[in-house]
Amino acid sequence: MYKEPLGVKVDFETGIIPGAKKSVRRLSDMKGYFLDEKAWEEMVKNGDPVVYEVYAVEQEEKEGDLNFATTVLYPGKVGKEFFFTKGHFHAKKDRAEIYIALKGKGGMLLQTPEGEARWIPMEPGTVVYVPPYWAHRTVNTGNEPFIFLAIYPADAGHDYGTIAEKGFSKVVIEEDGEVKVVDNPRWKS
Ligand SMILES: O=P(O)(O)OC[C@H]1O[C@H](O)[C@H](O)[C@@H](O)[C@@H]1O
Ligand SMILES: [Fe+2]
Repeated sequence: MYKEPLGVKVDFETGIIPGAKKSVRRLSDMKGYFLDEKAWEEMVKNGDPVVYEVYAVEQEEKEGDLNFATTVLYPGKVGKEFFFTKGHFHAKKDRAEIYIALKGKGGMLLQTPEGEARWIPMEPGTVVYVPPYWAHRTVNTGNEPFIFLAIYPADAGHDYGTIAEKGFSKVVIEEDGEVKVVDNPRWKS
């Protein structure tokens, strides 16, 4: 009747959670996500790098319960665009989430269903509150792995469809040696 409490030690240097379920996203798993399709294709041919890894401790999809996961988002760019996670709305759209940055440098793009976007820079110690209804994607703007912990309702689920199709209304690029958050030229609302 009662579930067993759990304490695990998250390695803040590597993001590894012992006993967690690991998933790996390579660049080839992200077809259509980056603006520069030629650069994407070249990089997939030349080694298909790992973009990010997720270590998740997940419960049954029941209201009231919580999941947590670390993400190790590697440094890199496709063309001018920094490596990012796919990004998603929650399948149950009104579920919120908390992110805690542990290592490296990056940020989060958030977006409403109408396409209004926000950019929140993240460094170790930054806590980000993702409100209900906002899609969210993290971006590594540094040159070491960007590692963070996320805590989310067990019944939130992932809805990738809209973002996979349309992306975010903003993109995060490097231009003249600077990190810039600019309008996505391919965005159509
Ligand atoms: O699911 P993605 O958009 O690829 O992001 C990668 C992961 O980031 C965080 O760890 C979230 O808590 C996970 O729920 C998510 O799966
Ligand atoms: Fe989420």
